[in-house]
Amino acid sequence: MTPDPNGPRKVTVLGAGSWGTTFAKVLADAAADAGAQRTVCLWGRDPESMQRIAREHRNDRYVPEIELPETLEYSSDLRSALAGADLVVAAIPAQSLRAQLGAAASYVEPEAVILSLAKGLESGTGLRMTQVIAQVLAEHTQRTAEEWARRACVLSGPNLAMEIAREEPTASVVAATDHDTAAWVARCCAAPYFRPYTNTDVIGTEIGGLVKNVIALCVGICDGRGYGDNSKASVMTRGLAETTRLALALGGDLTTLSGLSGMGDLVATCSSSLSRNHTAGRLLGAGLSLEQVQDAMTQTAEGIKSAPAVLALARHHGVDMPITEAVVSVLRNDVPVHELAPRLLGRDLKSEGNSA
Ligand SMILES: NC(=O)C1=CN([C@@H]2O[C@H](COP(=O)(O)OP(=O)(O)OC[C@H]3O[C@@H](n4cnc5c(N)ncnc54)[C@H](O)[C@@H]3O)[C@@H](O)[C@H]2O)C=CC1
Ligand SMILES: O=C(CO)COP(=O)(O)O
Repeated sequence: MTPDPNGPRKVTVLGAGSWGTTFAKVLADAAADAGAQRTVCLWGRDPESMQRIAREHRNDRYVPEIELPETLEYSSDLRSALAGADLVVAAIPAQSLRAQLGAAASYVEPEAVILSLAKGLESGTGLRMTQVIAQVLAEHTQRTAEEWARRACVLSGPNLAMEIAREEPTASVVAATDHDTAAWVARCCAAPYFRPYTNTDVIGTEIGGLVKNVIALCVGICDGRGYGDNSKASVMTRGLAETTRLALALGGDLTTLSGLSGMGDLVATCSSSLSRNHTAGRLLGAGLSLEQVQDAMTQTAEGIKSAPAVLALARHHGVDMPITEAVVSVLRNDVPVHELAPRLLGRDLKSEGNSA
């Protein structure tokens, strides 16, 4: 695989929600900063919204206060958006990625590298997003799933979209099985306010990003119940421990989980009122039903759908995840939210894994 050493000629971002729109701005700012001749195209499924964003250089629904770079191009047509794109960025929520990428797959260039921004696990299959990407593209193109897996990368880290859109300094991680591919992608999204590091641990990077959403739901529930900082720090720390156990069981590296895409993302998401997962948890903790919470949310809280899939994956691999299990019990309405506390940290003290 030999990506153009000057970086991609065209990058297309699929999904014009808060992260897709913000990341398109990062890419355009990065290209301007590097003086690179590069087209950055933001694709969204709704033609009217995309025309409005193109006219106003603003995505009013998702990042309202931000003026988008003049150089960004916009499209709601998959064929033209993907034509010539040597980097395709998937910024579509986890449970919709398979269907949407399936619709796009025949227009994806055979030499393209695919970068996943989503932090979720697919319900039903328990697949990570890079696995879904490889599987779907192999179904629709001449390349095998193994070949696409080498071209599928993930970007993850403490990356609350609104803060990045405001150009607040932020670091992130691009992971690909091939280091040169990760570095190629990282170079093209390095903006003055956005610093991507590289990693070859795709599994650990994805697991860190998606499980922290479940832990953030739990920390949000603690907030909604009015618990203080001891409770939240305990859940975050033990949450990182169970995330790490799962990542290691799947083949991830310990160091990834103590880095930006593990602890870094967990701290940002669990501490921030900007986090949709934290917000959804807080509403649950305050006594709203799951249906009421879902009605109140205008953006994606991935942890709600991913939590049962994470638990199933953990059980399949014999990994103990008591916090995830407790969150799933609340989401399924098996346990009322006021009975959550004893379940969070209440494992058998004689059991293995009782060291801090
Ligand atoms: N917003 C953030 O701060 C961050 C989000 N992420 C992850 O990025 C992913 C996307 O999240 P957001 O952009 O924040 O979500 P969002 O809720 O702001 O927007 C989702 C976007 O995807 C579109 N969409 C939904 N289903 C679709 C489909 N089938 N086809 C095409 N478009 C579809 C929606 O119309 C919307 O534009 C999630 O997995 C999230 O966990 C990761 C890091 C930061
Ligand atoms: O992933 C994120 C920050 O890194 C965004 O978290 P939320 O999806 O909970 O808003």
